[in-house]
Amino acid sequence: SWGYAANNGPDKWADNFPIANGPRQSPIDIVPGEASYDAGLKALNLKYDPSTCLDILNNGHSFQVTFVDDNDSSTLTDGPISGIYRLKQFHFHWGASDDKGSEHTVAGTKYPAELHLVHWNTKYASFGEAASQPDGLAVVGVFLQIGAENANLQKVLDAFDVIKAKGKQTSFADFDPATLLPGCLDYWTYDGSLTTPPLLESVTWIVCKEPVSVSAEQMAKFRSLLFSAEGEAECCMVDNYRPPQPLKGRAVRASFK
Ligand SMILES: NS(=O)(=O)c1ccc(O)c(NC(=O)NCCCCO)c1
Ligand SMILES: [Zn+2]
Repeated sequence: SWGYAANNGPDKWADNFPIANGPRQSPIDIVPGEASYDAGLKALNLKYDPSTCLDILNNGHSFQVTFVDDNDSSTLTDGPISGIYRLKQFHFHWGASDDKGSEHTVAGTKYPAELHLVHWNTKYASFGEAASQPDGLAVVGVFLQIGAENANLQKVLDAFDVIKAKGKQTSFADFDPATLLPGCLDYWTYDGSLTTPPLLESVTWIVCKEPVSVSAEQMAKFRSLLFSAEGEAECCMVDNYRPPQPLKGRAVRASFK
């Protein structure tokens, strides 16, 4: 199945997922000078309840922290979207070295990692249903840049020892994902897709301008995870990012001047 290696990586995804060459694929290179400021864009309204945090899982492509989404305890409203979107999970993409790893880039600049907070539109019955709708999902992207140790992120990294291999999962409770957000919530927004197969064109992307910090030691911890399952030849989980895709005439709007 799909992955990030030469034989099953992003350049091969169109073989099984032809939408890979579609009109609203993600990620993209964000060029600040070409984004248009939209005074009509509202501030992001993120309200997360730490008690909805459920577990942490190595799914063989990344690791994800999953939330209870059977009520409106953890939601995204306002910003570029209308209605209520529920938090389903967050995960990351990162590189084998600090010079790459993010999916979105900013005027060609790659960050060492990128956080994705995945939300689905409650006008649909479930995440799965929403994922097939053009306004079904809203993903908040946050860049990580090398700097001071991130104490909030460390709580997530401390769970890694028990989810090293693909398929490993463990309970993870009382975590507030808002602690991973930058102080300033200025953002760029555009219509896009999932950045992994099935690459569904159902995502309103909301990419924060301000990065958060991660230490070099913490990045090494990300790279200690495995793509491979227990008993398989060990393959380090690194470079699990899709490169920028053609904009194909899409507008990128900025919430800030
Ligand atoms: N990177 S993203 O655009 O924020 C993104 C958000 C939500 C997703 O569900 C996926 N992709 C996904 O679930 N693919 C199915 C198999 C993976 C786990 O086995 C990607
Ligand atoms: Zn992602």
